[in-house]
Amino acid sequence: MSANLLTLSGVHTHIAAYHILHGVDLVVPRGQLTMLLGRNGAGKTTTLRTVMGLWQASAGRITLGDQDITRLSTPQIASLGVAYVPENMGIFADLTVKENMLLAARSAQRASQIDEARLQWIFKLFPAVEKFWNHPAGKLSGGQKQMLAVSRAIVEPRELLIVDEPSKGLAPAIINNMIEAFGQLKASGVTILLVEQNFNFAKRLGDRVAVMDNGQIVHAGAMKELAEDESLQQKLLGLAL
Ligand SMILES: Nc1ncnc2c1ncn2[C@@H]1O[C@H](COP(=O)(O)OP(=O)(O)OP(=O)(O)O)[C@@H](O)[C@H]1O
Repeated sequence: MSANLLTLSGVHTHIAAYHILHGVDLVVPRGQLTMLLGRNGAGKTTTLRTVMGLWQASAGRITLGDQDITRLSTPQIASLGVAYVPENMGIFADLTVKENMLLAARSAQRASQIDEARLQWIFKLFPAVEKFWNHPAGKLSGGQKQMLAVSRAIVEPRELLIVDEPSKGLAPAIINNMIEAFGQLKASGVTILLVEQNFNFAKRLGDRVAVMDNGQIVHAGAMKELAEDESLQQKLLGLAL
């Protein structure tokens, strides 16, 4: 079994006439949390969408474990145990929290068919999901919506969880809850890939980090190394010291 759950090798993606990814090389080690950082427009979301088969790679190779997934469809990739939470979270605002969870649990017709132990585990991770179970999802706060979105992604067992900007627009107290929940998810054995803009959030949670610029990975290594090197942060992320 390879140590890396997800590997991108020389991945190029074109969107219509635009060449967006220019040979992305990225590894996501099994059981770890990898942060994908980079300025706006660097290609982070395009990378996630290409992994999920929502954009087709025009060159290069993407593997999940030992399986080549480069040409698979999004449902096929999802069925291999990959969950993706897009930046807009993909929640149905007019449906209740419960209905949103049911739609995500493909095998369940009724709430009682969602695995009970798993549901209780999700309620512990994200108490708001239980508290607002019968409320319309559109009425939740931004942080609660993000928690619902991640809960939907993990309603069935997953090997790889991919989340685009989970901390976006969240208050510091909610960010702390998120950090706690992702830490517990990782402890349960899920491999996680997060896109982030918030370096303070990223450095508290990431084991590994990859930084993108202009459609390529320009740095990859241990998060600790980047967190302790302010001049490298300045160089890669343009962070104010
Ligand atoms: N549908 C599209 N059509 C044309 N260009 C696109 C499309 N989607 C993205 N792009 C372009 O691709 C580049 C990378 O975008 P992407 O969303 O992957 O960046 P990002 O690193 O996720 O940034 P952000 O944090 O702003 O979302 C940008 O220049 C963007 O304008």
